[in-house]
Amino acid sequence: MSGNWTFDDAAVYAAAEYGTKRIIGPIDGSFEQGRITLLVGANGAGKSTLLEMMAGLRPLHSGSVALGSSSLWQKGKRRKMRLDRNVLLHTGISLQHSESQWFAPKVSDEFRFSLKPYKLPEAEQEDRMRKAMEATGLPPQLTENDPWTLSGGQQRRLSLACLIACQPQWLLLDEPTSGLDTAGISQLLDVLQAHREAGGGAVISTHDLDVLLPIADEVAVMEDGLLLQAVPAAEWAAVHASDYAAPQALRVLKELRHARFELSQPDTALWPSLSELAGAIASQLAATGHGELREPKLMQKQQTAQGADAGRERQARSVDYDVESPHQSQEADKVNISPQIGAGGLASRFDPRALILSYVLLAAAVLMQGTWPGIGVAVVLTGIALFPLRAQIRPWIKVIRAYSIMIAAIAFIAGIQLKPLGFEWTNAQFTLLRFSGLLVVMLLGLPMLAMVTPLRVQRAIEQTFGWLGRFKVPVSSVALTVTLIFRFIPLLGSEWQRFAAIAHARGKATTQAGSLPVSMLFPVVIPYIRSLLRLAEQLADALEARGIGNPNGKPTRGFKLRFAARDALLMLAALLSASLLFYLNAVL
Ligand SMILES: Nc1ncnc2c1ncn2[C@@H]1O[C@H](COP(=O)(O)OP(=O)(O)OP(=O)(O)O)[C@@H](O)[C@H]1O
Repeated sequence: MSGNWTFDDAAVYAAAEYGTKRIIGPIDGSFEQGRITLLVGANGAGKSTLLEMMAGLRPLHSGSVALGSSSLWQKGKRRKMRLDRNVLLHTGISLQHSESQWFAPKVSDEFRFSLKPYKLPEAEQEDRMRKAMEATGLPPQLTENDPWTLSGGQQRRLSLACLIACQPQWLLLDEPTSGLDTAGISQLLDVLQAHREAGGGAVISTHDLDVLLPIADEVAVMEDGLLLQAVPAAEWAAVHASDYAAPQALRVLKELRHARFELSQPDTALWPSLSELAGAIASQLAATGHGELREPKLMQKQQTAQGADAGRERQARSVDYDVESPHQSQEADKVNISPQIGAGGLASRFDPRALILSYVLLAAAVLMQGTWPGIGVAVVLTGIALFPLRAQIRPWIKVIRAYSIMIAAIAFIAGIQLKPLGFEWTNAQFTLLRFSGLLVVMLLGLPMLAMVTPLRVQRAIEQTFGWLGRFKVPVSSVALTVTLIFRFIPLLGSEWQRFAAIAHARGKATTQAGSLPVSMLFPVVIPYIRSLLRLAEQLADALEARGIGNPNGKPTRGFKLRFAARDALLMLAALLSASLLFYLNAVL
């Protein structure tokens, strides 16, 4: 398979507090095979998301993406969208934090993990591993090492090595120079040039133009989630030579020319490397004597030159990058925005003590229900309470579905009678009732994860029980533990998603990015747990550094919780609901 990437109105959306929001798109255009395209733009412009979309890690909200004549997303069985395996096999992505992605106990196994989807003979795998390690400057003796024990830069190199061992037609690299030393950078450039010479293409998101612009063919700018038309690198450099983001050598060269410092054009390109520039300056000074470049003159010229440049650039930009403003597409975005209340907003509105007490009261009342009408009323009350928070429930739909199936299976097993063989509905019903109550309690608790922030819980504990400190009760330590647990719960999900995305990309899974095939679960679990342990350690260090958990230190406190009228109303509503449930339990 070979060909260009083409985008037709492609857009990626993500869940947001108020429904969904546009992350990138609509994107039209193409990336050409055999060329290196740099993706530049401000932080948050959408570069990483675009690369992830091309690798199938972000489902398309609308439009289409194709490599050559193959669409990235195809309709599979039961009309479910699946990724085209062939496209994935010809595409290799290195995510922004491509280090810390390891699944295997040894470096060599990491290569095997990446090469598995290609089903190559063992000898071919060995050969590719050796060549990739050589190309990225990794010593062969590292093959038996644990990847986690490599230095940050070595892990970066390993990530690139695993990628090029697969010999994909396209390389999608997110900030590939970060963390690399000078030797690593020059090896990266060699790898990219060899890849292009072999007919491959690359799209590289970067802020490091000093290093990458000299080898680029094109530059494509991302702005507010939109992809502006790619322009030849030379053209981009001519327009942006004075930008703060332009390579230093280019900026210096331009300033010197404005200062009328005659400098012969270095042979290589429009943008010399810093060493080429230094060489050219040195030879010019040697030829003309040292009196040509006088600082006051240079300063004066610079200022006038900058004014003129700014005008020229504005003009050039308006010609080159005349695209639809992101604001124009806001009308379309509104269609997806439903009036749901964001838990983020509510979190700062309610006192965590009111939330927790209300939850405990309702949970107790729900768990007491021993009849179906009682559970039914609990479901209705829960539905009313959760309706404004449905955006927070949506990411959990799959878990809820899986739990419901599990309940049905357990109830069925509970109903099976062996002697004589039959089915006892009363037993099944009792189990179903108990587990349904638990499901309702779980549903009630889900938005709490977002509504009760760890810092507010910690403040609640300290404010409510701080007086116990006088009796040597370790309130701060308890607060630290609870804060850690609360901070950790959302991390469990986000860290899992990160590992699942990496496994998905490296394993060339064709399912939607959120759902990892069962065969890939095992390799992900161990590194996931290891990563969580590391995160827990970092979190504890960070909290302790702020004085939390130290009974003698003064923790940093930014706010004080106040019990307001709305908290009282919340508790009143919970009390009335719980009373109704208690009453039903008594009379039914
Ligand atoms: N799953 C998500 N949910 C909500 N917002 C998201 C999600 N993914 C990305 N975003 C937002 O989309 C925007 C684009 O993010 P992206 O990482 O693609 O930017 P970037 O151009 O790569 O930035 P940088 O140069 O800092 O790496 C950011 O504002 C980010 O917060």
